[in-house]
Formats: sequence, C-alpha cells, structure tokens
Amino acid sequence: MKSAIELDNLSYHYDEQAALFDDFSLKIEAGDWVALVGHNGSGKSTLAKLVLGLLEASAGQIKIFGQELSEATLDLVRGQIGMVFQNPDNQFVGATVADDVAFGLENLQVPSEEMPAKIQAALEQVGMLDFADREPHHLSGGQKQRVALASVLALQPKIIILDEATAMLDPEGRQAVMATLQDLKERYGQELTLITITHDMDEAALADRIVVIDDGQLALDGRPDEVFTQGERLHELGLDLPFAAQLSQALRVRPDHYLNQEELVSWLLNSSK
Ligand SMILES: Nc1ncnc2c1ncn2[C@@H]1O[C@H](COP(=O)(O)OP(=O)(O)OP(=O)(O)O)[C@@H](O)[C@H]1O
Repeated sequence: MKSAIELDNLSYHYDEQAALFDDFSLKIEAGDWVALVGHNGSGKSTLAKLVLGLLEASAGQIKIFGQELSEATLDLVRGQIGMVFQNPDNQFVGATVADDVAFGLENLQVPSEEMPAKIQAALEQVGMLDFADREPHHLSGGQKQRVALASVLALQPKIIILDEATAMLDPEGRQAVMATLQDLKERYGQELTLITITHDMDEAALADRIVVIDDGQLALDGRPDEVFTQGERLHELGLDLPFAAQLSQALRVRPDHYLNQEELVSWLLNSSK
C-alpha cells in the first residue's frame, strides 16, 4: 500500500534565512493518526504548508498516495487533503452552519440536489446537526471547530491536517474536538489519515504515532508509549509529558513504562484497595 504522505530529502528555507529543513525525510502511512509536535518555531506549520503545496521545497520530493506534488498535480493533491486551522473565527464564509458546509461543495460543483444529504451527513459526523441553521459566529469555540471539521469532511478528504485546531479552545471545547476525532478514526479506520499538530501532549497521547520536530530535524518518532518513556529527552526538546505520565512518574509507578490515563486510574484504584 502506498504511504499517505512521503517526504523525501526535503529542503526548505524562508527568503534569506538559513535552511529550516535540510534533507528531511518522513513517511506517514495511510490510516495512521500522527501527532506532529515540537517547540514554537520548530517547523510544524511549515511542513504542513509544504505538503499542501502552499510553499515550494527547494529540493526533494513530496508524494501524496504515491503521486508527486508538482504544479500539474497540485489541485488533485489538495483535493485529497483537508485542513483545519487554529482560529475558529477565521474559517467561516456562510451565514449559517449549513451554508458554511455547502460552500466547499459548491466550489466542487456538487449538484444542488445532492447537497442536503452531504451537509447532513457531515454535520451528523461531528455531532452538529442540530445547529445547521445557527449562525456560525454564535457558536462556542469547540462547536466552531467541529463545524470547520464538518466543512472539510463533506469534501471527503483522505487526509485531514489539524494545525493547532484546539489551541484557542477551553478544556470542554478541546475535549469535544478530540472526542470527535476519535469517533472519526473509528468510523473511517484505514480510509482516513489524521495529522494533528499540537503542543498539548495529552492530545498527542491519543495518536498512533508521535513525531517530534526540533528546528527542522526529526528528533523523536514512535508510538506514544515509546516517546513518553523518554521524559528527559522531551524536556530537552522543550516539551512536557502528558499529565498521566507526569503523575505516574511522581508516584513512581513503573518508571520505565508509560501509563496512559486509564491505566493510571486503574493502578490507583487497585493500590487503594
Ligand atoms: N512567512 C515566514 N517568513 C519567514 N520566516 C518564517 C515564516 N513563517 C515561519 N517562519 C519561521 O520558520 C520557523 C518555523 O516556523 P513554523 O511556523 O513552521 O513553526 P511551528 O513549529 O509551526 O511553530 P508554532 O508552534 O509556534 O506554531 C520559525 O523560525 C519561524 O519564525
């Protein structure tokens, strides 16, 4: 099976600046949920923009499902990738939630009789169907991001990139967006590749794989349990451990083993019996 995203020996630098990426390679397999983490300015958003063809690499290749990204394939490649950004308020064009989801479909010239079903399906998948006739600007931050996700889902992308999509949300909104992503992964399985760019390690813990970038270099790469047993290295990279891992370390529960929240709760319940 072809990788969803393959970056081969990529180089990129902004204007007169030194190279941000120099001979950078990374493969993301279809159906994976990858959390891309790293301190401020490490290159995460730049990487997303390169993948979308919004920036052009000075050397190397980008392949999306085996298709090389070039001027000729740009539209095709972009059609397979949906993007949700940080600021929920900058993503709305429609007067109502339904209009907003319709906008992308209109751009794709989807016949008008097919639209209501597609809009309904997309809003249902993010739990926002009851809000179809509301004005987007009157929703909470978490609801706005779920609508932004519905607008992307309606276009049936194979890859969705969320660039710090929960950074401006309160804990409840963040939780709702993450639960929606978990539902989507369950629903679509191998058909959907998710990339979440985040500073929140509790969010990163939900992914199948965590890729840590440090000044354009691949610093760590592995499953959450592999990455979170390297607390000191993460600290050097300007990152924290998830809360459950911090607590289990403080309690000295299996120091060489990463416990997720459920495992920690079960350990605490057992040890108090
Ligand atoms: N348009 C630009 N022009 C010049 N330099 C830029 C531009 N955009 C980003 N940079 C620089 O490139 C580097 C990587 O930025 P990027 O936004 O990719 O990092 P990031 O990991 O997404 O950061 P953050 O976590 O703060 O969002 C930073 O040093 C940044 O200052």
